[in-house]
Amino acid sequence: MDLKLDHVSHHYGATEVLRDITLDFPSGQIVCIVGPSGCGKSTLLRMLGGLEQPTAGKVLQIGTPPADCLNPLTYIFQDFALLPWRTVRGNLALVLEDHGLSAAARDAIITDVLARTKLSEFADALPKQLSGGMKQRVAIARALAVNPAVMLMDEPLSALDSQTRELLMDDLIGLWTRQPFTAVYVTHNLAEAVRLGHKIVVLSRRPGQVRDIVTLNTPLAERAYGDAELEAQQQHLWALMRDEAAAADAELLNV
Ligand SMILES: Nc1ncnc2c1ncn2[C@@H]1O[C@H](COP(=O)(O)OP(=O)(O)OP(=O)(O)O)[C@@H](O)[C@H]1O
Repeated sequence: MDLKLDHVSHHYGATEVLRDITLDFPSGQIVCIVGPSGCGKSTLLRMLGGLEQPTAGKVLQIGTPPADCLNPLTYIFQDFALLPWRTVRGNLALVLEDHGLSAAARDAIITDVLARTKLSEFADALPKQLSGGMKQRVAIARALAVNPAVMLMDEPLSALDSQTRELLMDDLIGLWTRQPFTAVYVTHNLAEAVRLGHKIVVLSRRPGQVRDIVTLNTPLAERAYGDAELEAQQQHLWALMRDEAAAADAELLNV
């Protein structure tokens, strides 16, 4: 299933947040959204997830979700959003309830996603026993468990230290390479965008408009840490964003 924004604009009261955004989110690709603080990235993600309706324009779902998809649009948040009193397995089981699956089918899904996210040994751990990186792997496993058509990822690595971020980027690349998934990935971090994005959408400061779309053709599995070409892409993105980011920062300070 593809997602599309068709001339989407949005206001909160008198504040114009997004202006005339037309974007395609093709199946099997990771599309990163970058842009200065407050330019409407999270708002755009909420629109894609159907949590908010745009003031103008349309959000389109084109095609059908995979046959065994339990939840077409699934979020992954910065703060993991795990239930602290449930084990890893219990957190995964939660999203499989109320879908009419047999216990054996639920167990099979949980076993599969635990293995894919290298969490099999931690099935009985509670969130408080896990590092931040592990918690986010549980959140990724929970999203994968429902076999979503599209994962909506809102700064999923930004609460983690830089080494853990690198490890999780490697994990995401491994997961995608073994079984491509579709994701919209909002981030402030240009290094993440060039490692993970097939396409990187650069938004202007608020009201967010599409400033540029950068397509990266290097396969994800070949994008190594410190790669010179990625570094150049990152600098190109920063050149596009620098002035807008500075202006957005100054604006926030004056609020
Ligand atoms: N529910 C809301 N009601 C009113 N204003 C809102 C609401 N949600 C967001 N805003 C405002 O809309 C603008 C865009 O917010 P949004 O969180 O989408 O931006 P962002 O690009 O994700 O920001 P950041 O990079 O800081 O996370 C901001 O000025 C924010 O204060």
